Amino acid sequence: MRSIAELLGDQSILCLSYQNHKFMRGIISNLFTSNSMDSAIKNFDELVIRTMAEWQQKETAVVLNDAMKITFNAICKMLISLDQEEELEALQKDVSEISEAMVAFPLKWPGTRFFRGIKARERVMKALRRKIDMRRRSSDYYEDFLQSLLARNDMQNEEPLSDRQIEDNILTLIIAGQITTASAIAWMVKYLDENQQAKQLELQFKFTGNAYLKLETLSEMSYASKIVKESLRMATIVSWFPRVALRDCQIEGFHIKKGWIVNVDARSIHYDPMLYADPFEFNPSRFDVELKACSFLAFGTGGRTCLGINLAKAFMMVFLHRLVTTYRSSVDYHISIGIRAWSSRGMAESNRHASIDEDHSLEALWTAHSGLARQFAGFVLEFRQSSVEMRQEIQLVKIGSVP
Ligand code: HEM
Repeated sequence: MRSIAELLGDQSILCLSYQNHKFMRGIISNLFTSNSMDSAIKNFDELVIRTMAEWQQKETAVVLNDAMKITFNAICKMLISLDQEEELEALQKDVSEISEAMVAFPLKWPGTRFFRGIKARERVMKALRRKIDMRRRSSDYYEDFLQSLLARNDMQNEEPLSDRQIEDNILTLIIAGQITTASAIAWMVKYLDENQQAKQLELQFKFTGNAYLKLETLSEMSYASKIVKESLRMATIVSWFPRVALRDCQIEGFHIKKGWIVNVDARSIHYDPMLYADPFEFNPSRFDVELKACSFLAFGTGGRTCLGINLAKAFMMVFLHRLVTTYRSSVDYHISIGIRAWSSRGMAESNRHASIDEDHSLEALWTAHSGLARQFAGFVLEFRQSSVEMRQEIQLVKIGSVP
């Protein structure tokens, strides 16, 4: 966590706890109004249309790369009204250095990935500080998150935010929103092609025409929303999230001690046949019926549920809509089975661990605890390795133009 705080800043919502987290969460969630969502969706839609038009001139395009760029640009526009190509490119380069440093060994020596991430953070902070100073000097009005945060400080009865709080959380929102949404889009394109769902979608989407999409229109696309959910289930972009037990407790007969780290393994839950029949099958219609509580964890759950949940889903639906209505696509993918092999191995590990824990004696708990710590360390290494592999494999999702 210390290394994340060095990269995102100790005021980042991801690094705050208790009241400080609650306070920052309240402020950030208020920024996602229906107006800000609609203009972000329109902007994203424009970018998607432009990108897909460029695809017509290309032999192949890597979906992940384009999705990263589009998502990045749309999020930066929504947060800080950044739309100058040069500035966007420089910022995107720094942000990817920071993202890479987040999964690197935290060694602060010149030349290491972590060190490069720290340097990139310094540049991003400097750029954001310049932007804030400029806004304070100018009387121009911008409709973006930064403006709302600055305006909040002029209000009486509101606890003001420091510039550091604003900067750390703008950076956090870019990092939390870009890779996740872009990867989810690339996986969705792969699943769609594998499963020939596009044909059905074409029928459903015919009516919308060329008008830019809005939240309201998207909310009427129920089948598309199920495709998005099913893609998120299968891809499980954030595979697991750790929690620290704040007090001794018992879950399903397992004693959890205060201070223990409990890892929620979302991937295993998403592939549990007791919750999802034929879990390896891409079947959007499984969402026709209501799910058991806590069985869909693509965006986490509880007090730290993803704040960009609606935006991410909307972006995915816009991409899906444009893909099937304006572009006849042929996905030339070449994905190995590495990811599935990894996820089923993960499940086997957790099932085995559950059966060891039948004995609740202190000794057994200690053995399980130290075993868990070892397993966790191995898991972190495996996760770092597999996230790199997943990135490499997903790079192979390409679009080839169809005559
Ligand atoms: C498909 C895309 C996305 C996925 C799969 C995703 C997934 C998640 C998950 C699982 C968490 C919870 C982690 C935990 O419980 O510890 C989370 C938290 C968060 N996400 Fe997302 N996310 C996505 C897109 C976005 C977007 C677009 C934004 C904003 C622009 C965003 C902002 C955040 C923030 C700020 C948090 C921290 C919430 C807190 O700590 O209270 N996410 N995300």
